[in-house]
Amino acid sequence: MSNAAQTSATGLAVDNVSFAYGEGDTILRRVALEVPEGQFLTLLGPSGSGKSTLLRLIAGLEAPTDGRLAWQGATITGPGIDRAVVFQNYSLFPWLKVEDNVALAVAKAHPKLSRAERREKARDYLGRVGLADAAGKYPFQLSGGMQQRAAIARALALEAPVLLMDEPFGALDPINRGKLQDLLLEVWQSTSPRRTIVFVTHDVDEALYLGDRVAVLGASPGRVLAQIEVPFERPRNRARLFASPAFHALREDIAERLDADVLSGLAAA
Ligand SMILES: Nc1ncnc2c1ncn2[C@@H]1O[C@H](COP(=O)(O)OP(=O)(O)OP(=O)(O)O)[C@@H](O)[C@H]1O
Repeated sequence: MSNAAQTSATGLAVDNVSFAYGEGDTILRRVALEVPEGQFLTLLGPSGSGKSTLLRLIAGLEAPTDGRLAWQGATITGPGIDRAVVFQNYSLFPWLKVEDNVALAVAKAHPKLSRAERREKARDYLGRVGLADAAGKYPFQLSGGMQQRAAIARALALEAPVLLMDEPFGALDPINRGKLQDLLLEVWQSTSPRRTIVFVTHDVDEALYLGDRVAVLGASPGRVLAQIEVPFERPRNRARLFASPAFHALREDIAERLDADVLSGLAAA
């Protein structure tokens, strides 16, 4: 059977993907993942396990050395309007006001709207992330947390069915990080149909709190060590969840898998 025939026609498929930058070492080896439409997948792994690289492949910013990636059965051959990306470093245009940053994304999703209509929609999105009052400001006038809210508003405004997030909250303090995690869950849960999300993190708690499923990557080369269904009901209550024995058991299970991978890497070195 060919690779193409093995990938499911709906959702996101990463079909035995291997990857090296140029002539360099293998970064990812035979990574196979399927993300059904509407699922929230977290990609968890140590630094250097290739999480960002895998996200870049899904975004179409890199091409696999081997294997195939597909969305809704169609091979991913480059960036597309069906996939929006949020990076850690906020990625807003510094010379544009926050509102115009978002309006630009609105224009991509709705090219026929008038300027006034784009602005209105942009304000709607900013309102959803609690930034209605910051619409007229420039990115440099906002805190890191506010800039990341704006980046999320911009990604949402693209109305792409797939949202790819590369450690989007990694630079934030724990309180803002928690707030934005909740905001993301709220927006995702209230959008119909739900977006398909792939969220990169190296934080086990974040992976478990957010995800329907956690794909655990090991390093050297990056590969999938385990895929773990997260059984906790939604909406999730952070305090209750973090205090529950089931959460701790799952957390420990993942930490052990990651430790074992690091130890086997050291033994092999
Ligand atoms: N543009 C590039 N050219 C060559 N090698 C690269 C490039 N980008 C990343 N790498 C290498 O690929 C490997 C995986 O990097 P990647 O950023 O995907 O890992 P990661 O799991 O996201 O790490 P982190 O959690 O530290 O961000 C690393 O060894 C890195 O040095």
